[in-house]
Amino acid sequence: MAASQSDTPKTAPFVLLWKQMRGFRGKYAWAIAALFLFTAINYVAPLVASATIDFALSGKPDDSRPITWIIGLMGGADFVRERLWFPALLMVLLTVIAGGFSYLKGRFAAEASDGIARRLKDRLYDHLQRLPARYHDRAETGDLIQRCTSDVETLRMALAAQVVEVSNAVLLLLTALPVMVMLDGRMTLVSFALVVPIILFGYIYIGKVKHLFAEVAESEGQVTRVVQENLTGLRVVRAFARQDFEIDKFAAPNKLYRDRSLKLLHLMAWYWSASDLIVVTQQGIVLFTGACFISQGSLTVGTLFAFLMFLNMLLWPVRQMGRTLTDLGKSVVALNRMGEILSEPEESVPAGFVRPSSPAAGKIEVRDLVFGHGEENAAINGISFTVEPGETLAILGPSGSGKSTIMHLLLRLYDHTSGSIRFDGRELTELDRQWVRSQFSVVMQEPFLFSKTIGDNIRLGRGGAEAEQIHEAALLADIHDTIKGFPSGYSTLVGERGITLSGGQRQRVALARALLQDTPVLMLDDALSAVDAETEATILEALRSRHGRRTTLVIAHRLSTLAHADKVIVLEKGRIIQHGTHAELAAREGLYRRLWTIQNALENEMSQDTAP
Ligand SMILES: Nc1ncnc2c1ncn2[C@@H]1O[C@H](COP(=O)(O)OP(=O)(O)OP(=O)(O)O)[C@@H](O)[C@H]1O
Repeated sequence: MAASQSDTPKTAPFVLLWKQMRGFRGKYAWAIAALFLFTAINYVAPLVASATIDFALSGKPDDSRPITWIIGLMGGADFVRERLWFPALLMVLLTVIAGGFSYLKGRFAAEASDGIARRLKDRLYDHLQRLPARYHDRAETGDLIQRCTSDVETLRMALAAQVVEVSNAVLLLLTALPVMVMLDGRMTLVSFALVVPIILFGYIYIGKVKHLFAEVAESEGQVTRVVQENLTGLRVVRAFARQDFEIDKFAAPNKLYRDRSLKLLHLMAWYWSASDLIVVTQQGIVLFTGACFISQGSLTVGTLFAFLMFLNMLLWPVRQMGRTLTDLGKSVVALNRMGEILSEPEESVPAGFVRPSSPAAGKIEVRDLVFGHGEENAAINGISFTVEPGETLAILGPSGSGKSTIMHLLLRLYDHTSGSIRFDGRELTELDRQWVRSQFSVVMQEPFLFSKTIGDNIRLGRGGAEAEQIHEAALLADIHDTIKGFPSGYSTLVGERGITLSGGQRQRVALARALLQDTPVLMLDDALSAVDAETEATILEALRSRHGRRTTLVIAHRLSTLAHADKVIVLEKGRIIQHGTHAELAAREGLYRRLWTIQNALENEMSQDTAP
């Protein structure tokens, strides 16, 4: 299920954006101020040109106020007529100053948008860390990556350009209008003749393409998802010779993405050409009407020139409206997608939860525990057991019987439906979740190592651990000699940028990490399944030396791993069907004895086969 299909109410996109803009709104204010000054200077330039044409060149001055005001400021008509270089120099100077303000606008806007994008990425990443395991079970990694990277980028680009552009358009319109009216009321009306139709046209366009933005973003997410899944499972794909199938599987979402993008691009191209046509028509109307007025003697060449320059400035944002609407449309979609993640509730923190100041003793009492991942099929169905501090509990059972689920419930990755789990005498749900987790060290069924050095991977168990402590943990996990055998020892990089460890080596590094953590409870979820029997025996021997000091929960299919546990429980379909010590269970009829007999027979057979 995609992360987008959540039932959680979403944060309205602009509310989310407004909140994220906190601390950057000042920068936007500066950017808009710089833009305002840039615009103001750009008004003066046409007026300088117009005044020069009318007073100094054509000799038919317009007595409208802005023009006479400007010519007065330039030292009067005679002064300008004798020194034509002066208005030219003034226009160059004004352009240079305007360039400076334009730079400042760009800089402030970029600083603000980059800051907001960074904050959003941090927030999304932070929030994803705090979402419950249930959310991550149904969310698709590729889709989440897309939301945290390219959606944020879409928004950043829009924020860098469009917030300021839109403010600019509004400012231009509000300030140009009075100046234009003062110059010539009739020409002002003519200049705005097509602005209303073009805005209407833009409105209709955005209505048509809005859903396409969401579709394009969704198909981009699908493409990312397929690539991510394929790269993660590359070995499986190769091993099953499924490359052709995977290539075909990729082709469909890739084609869909291309088709949708093309559809959007066609619409955009159509819009832009049509709006360009309207803009050019508008310029033609102004030029034609202006020429008529000039021939009637009711307009000067200078004023027409000023109007054409104003029109150019005003029509620029109108021409850009397509782009602005496109960017804003995409941003709203991106904001909605981010909002969906941010609206997901984090792992609950009960009011008045307890966070003990000392480490736990490690007593675990489970009573009538029930839990299911969905409505039907309880994964755990009325389980009860007790593990005293320092004891080792072994959990055995067929695949899917609920063994890992017990560990997940103890870690509070999920909350149980009914029954109780008491940890050191307190209800687990009353305890601070982070504290509970800090009392457990876990080796998961499929241990994950980060793309760091082996030493750093082990150190993850305890931040400030010294080299000796790391070596000690690695010795216990019987991986020290192997690590020493690598050319860079503990500094060997693991993963994509370094060496690939074998399954058994990975399990042992993960075990060293858990042992270094040295918490009151150690949980091993089939943690030695990829380790050979001899190495396993060495590790178990080392772990036995800790017996009595730390509570240990072991899940394993190999009974030799479980034989030394203080207690064994056997699960089937979420229920305990047998419990006791190894000796008791091996002597009693049931699943445990059947498995014990089969495994013993296999071992005997193998030892006979390999005997000289
Ligand atoms: N995240 C999940 N969402 C839905 N169902 C799940 C999830 N995790 C486990 N299950 C289901 O819960 C049941 C118990 O799973 P669990 O992983 O606890 O089994 P297990 O005994 O550890 O199996 P194995 O020995 O194969 O690891 C199974 O039916 C499994 O399909």
